[in-house]
Amino acid sequence: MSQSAAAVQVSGLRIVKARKDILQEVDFSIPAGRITGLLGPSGSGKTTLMRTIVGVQRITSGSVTVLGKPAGDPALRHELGYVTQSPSVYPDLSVETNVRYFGAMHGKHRRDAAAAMAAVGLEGHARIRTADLSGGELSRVSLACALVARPKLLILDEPTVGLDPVLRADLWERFGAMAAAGTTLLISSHVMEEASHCASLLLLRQGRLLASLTPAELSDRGGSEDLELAFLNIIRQAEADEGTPPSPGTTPGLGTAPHLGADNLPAAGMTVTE
Ligand SMILES: Nc1ncnc2c1ncn2[C@@H]1O[C@H](COP(=O)(O)OP(=O)(O)OP(=O)(O)O)[C@@H](O)[C@H]1O
Repeated sequence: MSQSAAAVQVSGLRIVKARKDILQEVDFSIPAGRITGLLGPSGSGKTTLMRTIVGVQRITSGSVTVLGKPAGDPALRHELGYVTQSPSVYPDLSVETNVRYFGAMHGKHRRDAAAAMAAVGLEGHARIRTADLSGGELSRVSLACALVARPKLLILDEPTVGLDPVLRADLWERFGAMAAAGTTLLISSHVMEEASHCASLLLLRQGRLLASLTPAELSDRGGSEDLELAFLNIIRQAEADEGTPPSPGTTPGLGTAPHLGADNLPAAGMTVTE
């Protein structure tokens, strides 16, 4: 696949859960070999969209094509990695055993596990039980467990949440290196300053795609160099156009609650849900 080809193509996507429209009229494509940021207020549908691309969310209507195949196609299992908001690792096992276990599911070996641990800066922690790690280290183990399969498409749900600024900067550098090596990354975040690390951005609001644009275009369209303010301005403009009063849920940046439940199952144990 060339650098300009789309890794993901979404057309007319609609997801209904419990008779409620969670996503509607969503159309976009994700370029291969780049970092795409998925941004939106809490509850806007980011996790649902990621789960749809991963193939564990039932589609009501529309189409989602991933690396040339329909989302959920079994052939994609070895091609994509998904890291949920909460680390999905075995607490009683060491870092290395966890990474080797997930690697073995994809036919990978000890050296692949070593490379994945090194890619997230955990080479010195191989023998430590994951239960004894700090929160930041634990989320990097989860990332290593996805990386060990060497996925072409890596989907990360708020990977930098709860990390200190140094670790955050370090991870974004690593994501940049992965993209430079040809991996396609889709990364959700509610920290707008992180949008500047992305080649392209998808802005979600209330289950609809508000915009698909570059960080520079976001800044232009939102009338501010401050991307958080620019996004807020775009949301307020959309609300003004619709004649709806601003709601607390339209404030990006703060208060995104972690997900509990099915989202946090290890990838191998995931099932498709309504
Ligand atoms: N099974 C369900 N039944 C009904 N509503 C649901 C269900 N699952 C999710 N929702 C609703 O769908 C909306 C989108 O949820 P989603 O988790 O995709 O949002 P999000 O943007 O990832 O939020 P956050 O940033 O807080 O993680 C929310 O309003 C949520 O309450």
